[in-house]
Amino acid sequence: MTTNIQPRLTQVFRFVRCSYADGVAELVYAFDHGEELIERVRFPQAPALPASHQAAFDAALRMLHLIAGVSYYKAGVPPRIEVAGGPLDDATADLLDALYLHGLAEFAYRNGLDLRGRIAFPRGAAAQPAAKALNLPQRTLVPIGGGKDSLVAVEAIKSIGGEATAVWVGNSPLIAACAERTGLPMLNIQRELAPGLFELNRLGAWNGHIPVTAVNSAILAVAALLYGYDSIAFANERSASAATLEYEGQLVNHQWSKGYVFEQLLGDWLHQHVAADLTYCSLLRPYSELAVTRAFAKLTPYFDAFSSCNRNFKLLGPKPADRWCGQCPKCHFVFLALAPFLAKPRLLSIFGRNLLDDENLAAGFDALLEYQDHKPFECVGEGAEARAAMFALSQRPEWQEDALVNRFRNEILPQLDASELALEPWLQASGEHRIPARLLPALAIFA
Ligand SMILES: CC(=O)N[C@H]1[C@@H](OP(=O)(O)OP(=O)(O)OC[C@H]2O[C@@H](n3ccc(=O)[nH]c3=O)[C@H](O)[C@@H]2O)O[C@H](CO)[C@@H](O)[C@@H]1O[C@H](C)C(=O)N[C@@H](C)C(=O)N[C@@H](CCC(=O)O)C(=O)O
Ligand SMILES: Nc1ncnc2c1ncn2[C@@H]1O[C@H](COP(=O)(O)OP(=O)(O)OP(=O)(O)O)[C@@H](O)[C@H]1O
Repeated sequence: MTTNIQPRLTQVFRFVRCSYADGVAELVYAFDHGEELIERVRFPQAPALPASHQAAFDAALRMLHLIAGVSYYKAGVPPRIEVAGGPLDDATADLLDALYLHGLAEFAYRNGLDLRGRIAFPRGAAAQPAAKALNLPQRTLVPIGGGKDSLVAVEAIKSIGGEATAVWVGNSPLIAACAERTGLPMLNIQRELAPGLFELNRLGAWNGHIPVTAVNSAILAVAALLYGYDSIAFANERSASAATLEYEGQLVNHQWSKGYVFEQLLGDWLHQHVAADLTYCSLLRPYSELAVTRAFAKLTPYFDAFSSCNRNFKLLGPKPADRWCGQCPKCHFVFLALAPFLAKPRLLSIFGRNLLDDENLAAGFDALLEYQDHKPFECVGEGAEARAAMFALSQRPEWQEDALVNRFRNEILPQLDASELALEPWLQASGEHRIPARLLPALAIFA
């Protein structure tokens, strides 16, 4: 495929159309009057949609079109956005303005762009009457990401006998293996980005991080209506709401669409515009990363299958030879966050090496501790919880002689306030969440 435009010079980003037939959603975009960029999402063995669900489905599909556009919009960030079908109501435009601004904040920061005042979805349509309940079956889609968080969510729901399906987007064999290990029924949805995007990348498009959890969330909202589920339970922890850094008055959070603000925006929007009985929530929202790793440390059957290392999940290019590359911030953080809760030999057998005894990794761990650096642009816990984990290790004989723990004790610890280093406060739940009453007993897994 060839394309006839220079993405950075474009004036308009157009949401051209979206459609659904025979299990395939087509999401179509274009810059100016350039070639169409068509993303396809394939829902396997999708049953026929009951007529009573059609309006809800159309609303969810349109939202998926609008949200998934973020991958393409970022290639050019032109000054104008046009939406087929006319302007949006305020709630829809508010959600999208927020998602594109905050979900692309890391992209903007790293490219030296300022998107404030640039992103404005067309608005002005009258608000719709509130959506009715569709009597959706009481069962839950549990998205699987291949890492520890979603597996904790799965086991939490299994522990109360909740009816659930392990669902994932894309074709990662690692995620498929984790989903299989859960023993739950499985659903694998395929997503094909428009090939024209990679061509635009080659032509010098802007590129960078996008809020992919929002895209997966919108795909799963469509899936919930197609297959009949009343709830979608993500595994986004409390720590995901904390910003990575602040820059010229703007908070930049790599994990913005995993955060609580986005969860509230999309959850409310789905209630209002799609179905009053469709719940979108995160089962892990009350908990920090450390509370989640403590719960995961008991789930031994997953130890030889899971990986949190995002290098496994690239669409293009080679994957790491090992499930844990050992070099990236996710590998470093998960090693550190599991260490207080697992016997040391067990942890080393998961990673195949001792990352805390490798002086070459000092800078990587310093960034996690927010020592002489900011938190990495990755899905890692807060600096303060990384410091609490490192402090706990520095008090344990089996860890304290390892190179980076020893360095922490001698060099970093004397500069810290000891009263802020306890592990226990990180293990407490907060009250901020949207988990429905039916699933609340599942949180006993954190006891
Ligand atoms: C796997 C990964 O981390 N990919 C990021 C990486 O992409 P890269 O160029 O190295 O390779 P590919 O993943 O093969 O992607 C090729 C290009 O495709 C475009 N693209 C891909 C997926 C997509 O949904 N939209 C896209 O536009 C893009 O142009 C790629 O270059 O670096 C990219 C640039 O910084 C990132 O955009 C890729 O991140 C993926 C979207 C991704 O799935 N990342 C997740 C592992 C991730 O970051 N999850 C976050 C969730 C945060 C949130 O708010 O949702 C997390 O775990 O914290
Ligand atoms: N390919 C995917 N399909 C569906 N959901 C996904 C996918 N990748 C990630 N998710 C979901 O997005 C949320 C955030 O992903 P995240 O990577 O933090 O979780 P994880 O892989 O379970 O754990 P870890 O933090 O150890 O990587 C989780 O609910 C996860 O299940």
